[in-house]
Amino acid sequence: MSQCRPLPPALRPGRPFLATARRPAGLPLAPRSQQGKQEGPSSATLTEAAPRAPAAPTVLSRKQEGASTDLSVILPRLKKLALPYWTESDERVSARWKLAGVFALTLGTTGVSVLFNFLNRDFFNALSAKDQAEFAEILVKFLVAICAGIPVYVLRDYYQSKLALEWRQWLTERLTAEYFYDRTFYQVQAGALVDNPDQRIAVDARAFTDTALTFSLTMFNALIDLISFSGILYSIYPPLFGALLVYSIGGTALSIYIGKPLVGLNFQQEAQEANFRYGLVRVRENAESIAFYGGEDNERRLLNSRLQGAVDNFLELLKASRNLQFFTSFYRFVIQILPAAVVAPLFFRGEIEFGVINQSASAFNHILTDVSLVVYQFETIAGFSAVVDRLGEFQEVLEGSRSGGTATVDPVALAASTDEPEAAAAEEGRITITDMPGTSGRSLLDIRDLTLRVPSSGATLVQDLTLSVTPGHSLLIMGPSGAGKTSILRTVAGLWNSGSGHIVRHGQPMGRAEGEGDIFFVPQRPYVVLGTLRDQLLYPTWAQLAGTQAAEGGSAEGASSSGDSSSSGHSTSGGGSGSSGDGSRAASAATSSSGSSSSGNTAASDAAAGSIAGSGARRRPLPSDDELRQALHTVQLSKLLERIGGNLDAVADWASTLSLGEQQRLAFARVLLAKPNLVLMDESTSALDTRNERLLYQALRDAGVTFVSVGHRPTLTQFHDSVLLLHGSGTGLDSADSGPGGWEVRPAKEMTLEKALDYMG
Ligand SMILES: Nc1ncnc2c1ncn2[C@@H]1O[C@H](COP(=O)(O)OP(=O)(O)OP(=O)(O)O)[C@@H](O)[C@H]1O
Repeated sequence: MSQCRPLPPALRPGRPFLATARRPAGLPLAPRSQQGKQEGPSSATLTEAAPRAPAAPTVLSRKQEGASTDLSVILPRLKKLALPYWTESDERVSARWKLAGVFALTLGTTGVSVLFNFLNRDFFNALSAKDQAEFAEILVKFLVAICAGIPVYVLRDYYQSKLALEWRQWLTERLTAEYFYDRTFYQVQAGALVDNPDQRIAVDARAFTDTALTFSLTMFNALIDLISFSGILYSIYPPLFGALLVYSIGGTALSIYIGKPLVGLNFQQEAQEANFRYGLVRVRENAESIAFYGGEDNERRLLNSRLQGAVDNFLELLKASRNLQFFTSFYRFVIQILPAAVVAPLFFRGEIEFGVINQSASAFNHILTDVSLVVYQFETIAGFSAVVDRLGEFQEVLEGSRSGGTATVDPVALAASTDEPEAAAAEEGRITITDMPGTSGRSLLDIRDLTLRVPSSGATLVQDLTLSVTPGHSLLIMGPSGAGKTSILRTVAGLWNSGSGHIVRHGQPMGRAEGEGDIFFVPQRPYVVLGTLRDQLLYPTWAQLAGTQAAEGGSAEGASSSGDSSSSGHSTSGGGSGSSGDGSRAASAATSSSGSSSSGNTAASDAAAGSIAGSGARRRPLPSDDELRQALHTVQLSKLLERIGGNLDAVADWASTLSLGEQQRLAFARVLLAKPNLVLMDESTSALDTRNERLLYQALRDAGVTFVSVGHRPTLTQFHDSVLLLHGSGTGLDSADSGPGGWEVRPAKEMTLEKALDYMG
């Protein structure tokens, strides 16, 4: 009799709604592995954007070894993740009001619970007194209370979920902004700084906001509940109240002890699931290569071993969860009969009415649940700690990699601060980049004393490279595999920071501002965006004007640099760069190039003037359809256009339908449309036949674009004016062994086919 519960379950007051109605689909509550499995990394995009970067970090970072259960780590991370939306965001005022509203509704739900507690008591009193009139009256009151109470619960749930959603959107956008800021995504990928960043952004951020909000309200609810029902229980029988407190505090301590391993296991489960899914994503992306290699058995084994990792960890998680459940179940059930057993003698002695037994049991259960929040929600808390840990770690990595990138020197500050800009800019042991918006027209790119080192081993790739690229004077970078050719392009793009030296880029960055940009980078495997053929052609110069999917397509070949007020006067100013041989090279190269410090100084002043005057960027008008078609024609892709009925807005999975050679031609079409002053290309014609290669280089020359190419083919020398030969660990053309990092610059016409073949080994 005392266990009779007439309330509908939804209106059971003060129940742990984390575990029941409060869980939106996909909210990864305990055990973590049962919900929203980790989304696979979108590292595909990153891999495509930076194909030469180290392999995606599917092998987990140090954190896989175990999550932090240290509160001194978790709590600051929690604070840093949780507070900004309510204190810094633009919508903080309205967010706070909404939060206050949800708290008010939660308060309302507690009021409804208390109301039902008393109605319940009267209900049983009327029953035991066989008072029909009273009983009928209570039933009516029940109905009215249900009608009034249900909306409070439903609206509380709705507004809470809505607020969590808004918070999630804000947090995700903030993380995404940090992820893309200054190409941090590349640093994260290249340095394998953190496992599965995509999963952290997509899944963990959602779990965090949802659980943080839900849990805050649960605690608030528990507190109010505790205050309300403590009064009721204490008024019925104070010793029962005291026993309950001792029981629940002891239970909380024990459950923390038993459940502690769940935090680390939940963390690992997240990572293992993400790893497994990433393995599947890789198969999808590399289907053709795997099929050619007949590598399906290998992939299956790899996937099975990743699945095994997830299964093994989940088994551990199940065991830890089982142990905790043994305890929590006993804890929950052993105490059930206590209130009735303790209060019944009072009833037998006639000191209390019958309904009070039920009331005390109800109040007792409320308080037990409130005080035992940690016991009942331990698995949820463990999952939440893992999410806070992963997300907090990610946030720290984003902040850390931001400060660790290549230093880009502000030319305005530079001009104001010194007469020797390069000397001032070149920090010891770092690579610095200065962007000069107001080019002097004498140089497009200056490289000074650039030394590149392999990050992992510290081995020298290139030593003290000094040269300039002047308008109309194109340079081919050659050298043995692994000599550092691509690394030079990465450095100019600001993607490589291991080494020292200084780079001055005279031009506006491509892809940073709509329709602007004078320096363009083309990777070996061009990034193919989602969307129409038009989107492919407009990327990245007019990406924001292109279809939305293309705009979402992310970053890639258009890389960095900065402003330029110069005209598009590309015509020659000759001025070959480079040097020869060892120690004297740098000096002679500097002299033979644009003259380092004086021009730098002038340019810095120009930069200052340009910036003061406003943007000196050269804005490119959006190409017409005719221009797009003409560009396709020039790069020999007219047939492709015909295949799709001449429709520039045709949508296809271009990455898999276009051959690599066609993709490379498409990349040239982008350059021809954007007409940058300078384009740096990494083996951009490697998949093309020599006829097409010649046509494309000729088209670049006709368009007045100066180019720097990395390539192996000896035939390339005929399209360039100079050749930069990197020796790698070998020797130069005529010189003796120059040691690691040696280089020399030769006029291209000296590089006969025979010599080039000799040199390439
Ligand atoms: N992020 C990185 N971490 C560690 N080492 C790297 C990284 N990126 C490149 N390397 C190493 O630096 C060296 C130079 O690489 P780079 O890609 O510049 O060579 P390359 O001359 O372009 O070679 P190839 O002709 O084969 O394309 C290689 O030994 C490569 O393994």
